[in-house]
Amino acid sequence: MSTLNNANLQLNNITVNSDKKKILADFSVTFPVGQITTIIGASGVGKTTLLNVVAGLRDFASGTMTLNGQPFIPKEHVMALVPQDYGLLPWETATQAVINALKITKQPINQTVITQLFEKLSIMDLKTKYPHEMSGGQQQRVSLARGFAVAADVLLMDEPFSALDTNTREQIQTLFMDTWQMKPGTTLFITHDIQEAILLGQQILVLTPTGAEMITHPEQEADLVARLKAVIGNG
Ligand SMILES: Nc1ncnc2c1ncn2[C@@H]1O[C@H](COP(=O)(O)OP(=O)(O)OP(=O)(O)O)[C@@H](O)[C@H]1O
Repeated sequence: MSTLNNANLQLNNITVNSDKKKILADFSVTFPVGQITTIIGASGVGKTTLLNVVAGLRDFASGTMTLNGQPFIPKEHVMALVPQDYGLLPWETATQAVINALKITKQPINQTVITQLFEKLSIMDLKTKYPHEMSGGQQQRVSLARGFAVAADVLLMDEPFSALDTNTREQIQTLFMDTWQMKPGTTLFITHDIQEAILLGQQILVLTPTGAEMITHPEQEADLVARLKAVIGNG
């Protein structure tokens, strides 16, 4: 993916329908390439659907996606997805999950780098374990190892730290920033945690049932926490 100044990934008038309703209606947003956008909004407002559209996992009824004005075709980019349900395959051990993700995305397989990542995520003891042998928090850390191992152009994270305790969460936020800085992919990061959205996002996309707002300089905005609390509470 290009890292030109002002490069952007745009969703233009996207509509996603389910059987019963419109999930996204005529939805447009611009994401800066090579930056982290955190996404916040009430439960059910369409955050995961938006991520799945960008991942190419969700069809849309109308609209377009463009990268610097050209059609954006998800499968042509190196993508990493850390889904809400962790997305581990029952037949893959933790090590196999990471190695297969690297193979699929045609990335180099460096055992030393993988081991360092497992150490930093405190999952060395899970290397040969299958998902059914892990707790939710352990599965989430394996999913993060898989996401971080791939030097992605587009990194999509759906409440990626939700199953972690506070201390572990803070450590892994730091690991995330360190990893991301080595390869600053275009990152969409859904969270319900307002402090996390402000801490990690270069901008914050606030989704509401009636639309969306991009907060481009979160650090400069007074009363932002109160405003975001109201959005999540009222959704
Ligand atoms: N495949 C589907 N079929 C029918 N309805 C769906 C489908 N996927 C999502 N929805 C509905 O679309 C709406 C948006 O769902 P989505 O998962 O995108 O919301 P969200 O903002 O990520 O929610 P949460 O914060 O609870 O994860 C919800 O009302 C959900 O029930």
